[in-house]
Amino acid sequence: MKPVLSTEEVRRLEDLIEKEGTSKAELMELAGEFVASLAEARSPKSVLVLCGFGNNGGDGWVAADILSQKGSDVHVVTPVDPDEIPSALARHVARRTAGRDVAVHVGPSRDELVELIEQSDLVIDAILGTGFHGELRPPFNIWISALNEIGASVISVDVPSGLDSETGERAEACVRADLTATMLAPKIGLYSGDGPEFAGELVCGELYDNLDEVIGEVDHAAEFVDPVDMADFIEPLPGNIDKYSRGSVLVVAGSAMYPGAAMMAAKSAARAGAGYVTVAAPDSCANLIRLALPSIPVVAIPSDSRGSFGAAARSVICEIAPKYDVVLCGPGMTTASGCMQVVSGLLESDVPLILDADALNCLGRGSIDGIDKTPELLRRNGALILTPHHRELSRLVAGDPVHDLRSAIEASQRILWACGSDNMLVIAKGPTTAVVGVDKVLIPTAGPASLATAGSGDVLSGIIAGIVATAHARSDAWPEFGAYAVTVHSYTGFAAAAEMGERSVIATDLIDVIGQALQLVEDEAMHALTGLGAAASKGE
Ligand SMILES: NC(=O)C1=CN([C@@H]2O[C@H](COP(=O)(O)OP(=O)(O)OC[C@H]3O[C@@H](n4cnc5c(N)ncnc54)[C@H](OP(=O)(O)O)[C@@H]3O)[C@@H](O)[C@H]2O)[C@@H](O)CC1
Ligand SMILES: Nc1ncnc2c1ncn2[C@@H]1O[C@H](COP(=O)(O)OP(=O)(O)O)[C@@H](O)[C@H]1O
Ligand SMILES: [K+]
Repeated sequence: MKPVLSTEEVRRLEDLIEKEGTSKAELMELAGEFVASLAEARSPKSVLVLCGFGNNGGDGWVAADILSQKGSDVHVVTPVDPDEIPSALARHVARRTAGRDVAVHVGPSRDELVELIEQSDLVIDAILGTGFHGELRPPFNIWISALNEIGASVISVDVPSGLDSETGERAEACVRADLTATMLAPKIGLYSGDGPEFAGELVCGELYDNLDEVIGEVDHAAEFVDPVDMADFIEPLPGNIDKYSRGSVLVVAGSAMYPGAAMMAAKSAARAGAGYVTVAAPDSCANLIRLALPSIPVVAIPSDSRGSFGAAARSVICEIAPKYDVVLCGPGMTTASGCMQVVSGLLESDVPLILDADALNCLGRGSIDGIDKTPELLRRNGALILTPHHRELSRLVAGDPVHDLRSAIEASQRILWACGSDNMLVIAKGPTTAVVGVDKVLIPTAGPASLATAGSGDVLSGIIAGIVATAHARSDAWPEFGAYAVTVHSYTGFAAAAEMGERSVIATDLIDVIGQALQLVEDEAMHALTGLGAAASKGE
């Protein structure tokens, strides 16, 4: 797993590295070298480097120097003369570079800049890095809009300029990079908000030899989880199991209005590996589900007048629930009063429980000031996984806004820390999904935007249920299994997009390729482990 850091954590890391004997000036040289090596790999004849006032600009000046020494035609654009650059480190490397074979353009007009961009094969964006804050000021807003308009090929240094490295929010103008060369460790903003879209391909320059040791001494905002990190959690199907010992799931879901959600969640759980999946659904839709899923038994529960779980549901469901390894409750259930009672009944039981969709809305309705203010509702002996998307998560914390990865992690942590239970997990879904535990945050590989389709969340909750049910002996590793499930879901998105076309994927397509996705993740994990590299997958 690779650490993902907040801006503050990066500063602490730099200070630690300095104490260990590598100065910030040396780090800047290494950062510039790293950027230059990435630029060189693209064999540009002419390179334009846009430098700002700070150390991000300093990295750019170093890269410019190296590239010109290696024979590229290098132009640097700077807002002020090298002697007037406020950052001492950046001023030093700017003066050095300007004295060499590099063309320096101080404060060009927009037209002059456009001409320079058009004449270059590659632009290095070293305007703003982790020090960017507030409103984007001239001339950088003009530079960035010119760069984006022309659609130049761009490598951004550390973060795309105009992107907040902490929140992933972008300024009115923000560089749209082809590749972002981030230093020491990726910044959390590269995964949040507009980060993934504007950063392009992300590569990390470790710069410092003993990074692995030193980075352990600072907190990590999150850890990025690759398929290779899943290797320990992927096991062959043993020959001596039966359908029950393989892992059993009870899916408590559906209503007259939304029978499909129950079907998709149950089928996904079975496809993800559970040996025995049962659906408990209101009798208003039980027969429909039986017809659609001949391999899955359906327990019909008395409905209310609208076809949702009725008053008798709680006792029937709580009686059968303990027979299963995992209960998944919520998809398509509605928030009728019978459903609210089912949710509270299941929470009172000890069975490992996943609450999704309407079960989360029931929770939200049951706590007036937010679930973090009424943590007793969630405290239980059995393990608990909540799988809210941003709007559901916002409802759980009394309407506080949740709009990106960072705010989703914060809201999840508020709930978890209020409950204080280490057997609880929030899988906060969004364009980038975070698996948040009391003491760790995992960021699995994100899927394509094709996953943004109705019912995709039902498929994910089914996959989670199927995967954790088969892993019942390893409940201490639920965060990792949660991350594995999210990765498999992401890969269903890649596989389905490759088959159906990016825009045409619907949720049932994802279910059909769960087996393929499991295999892709396994192949990638094993290839990386055995050093063969992972090229397969993702429809590439
Ligand atoms: N992490 C590491 O280990 C390493 C980090 N390194 C590099 O250092 C970078 C961080 O450098 P940094 O702290 O100097 O900040 P940076 O991003 O250059 O910006 C500060 C300048 O921008 C200005 N400015 C700010 N907001 C603005 C706005 N809205 N509109 C206009 N201007 C604005 C701000 O002016 P101020 O507002 O403060 O007056 C100040 O002059 C980091 O991203 C990485 O590339 C490597 O060298 C070595 C290893
Ligand atoms: N732009 C996107 N890129 C990648 N994944 C996405 C994107 N938008 C949504 N997703 C994923 O799709 C799923 C949608 O879940 P959810 O909102 O619960 O859907 P539904 O309620 O319709 O089933 C989540 O797993 C989420 O992470
Ligand atoms: K930058």
